Amino acid sequence: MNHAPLRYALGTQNEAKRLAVQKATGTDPICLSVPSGVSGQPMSEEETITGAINRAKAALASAPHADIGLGLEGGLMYDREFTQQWYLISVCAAWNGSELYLGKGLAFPLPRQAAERIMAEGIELNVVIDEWGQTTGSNHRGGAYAFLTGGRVNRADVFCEAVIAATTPFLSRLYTN
Ligand SMILES: O=P(O)(O)OP(=O)(O)OP(=O)(O)OC[C@H]1O[C@@H](n2cnc3c(O)ncnc32)[C@H](O)[C@@H]1O
Repeated sequence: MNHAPLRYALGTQNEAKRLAVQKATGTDPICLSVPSGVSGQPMSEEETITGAINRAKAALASAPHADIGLGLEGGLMYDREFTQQWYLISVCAAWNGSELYLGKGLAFPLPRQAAERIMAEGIELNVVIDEWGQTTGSNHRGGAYAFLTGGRVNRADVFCEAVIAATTPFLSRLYTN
C-alpha cells in the first residue's frame, strides 16, 4: 500500500499522537489544536469515540488541503459485563469528508487505585501516571502503557495501530463499494 499521496490533518499537537501518525502513514501530518468536544477525561468508550470523531472532523475542516482528518482520543471505559474493571483505550477516527472509519487500539486494564482517584478527585489519567512515575508530560511520550508495562508497550505504538486500522479503508481497493 502506498500512503504517500495522501495529506493527513491531525487534530492535536500531542507528540505521541503525531509520532503515531508519522509511523502509520510515513508522512508528517498537519497538526492542529482542535476541541474534542468531550470532557478532558473521557469515561466511556462512547465518549472516547465521540472525541476522536469530533477531532477528525474539526481537523479536516481546518485544513482544507488535507485529504483525511484524523482524531486520536484516549479514554477510560468500565467493563461491567465480564471483568468489572476499568480499561485505558485509544481510538482513532479517520474522516475524508464523506466516509468515517474507526481504529481501536489496545485496551489495557487500569489499576483500580488509578480509576478510583480519577473519579474521586476529578483528575485526569496523566496526572496519576506522572505522579506515580515522577514524570511530567507522560501523555506526550510512552503514556500509561509504557509506565504499566515497563516500556514494553508505548502510547505512540498503540495509536499507530489504531491509525493503520482507521486509514486502511481509504488506501485499499478492497473497501470500495
Ligand atoms: O494533547 P491531546 O491531544 O489533548 O492529548 P491528551 O493526552 O491530553 O488527551 P486525550 O484526550 O487523548 O486523553 C484524555 C485524558 O487521558 C489521559 N491519557 C490518555 N491516555 C493516556 C496515557 O496513555 N498515558 C497518560 N495519560 C493518558 C490524557 O492525558 C488526558 O488527560
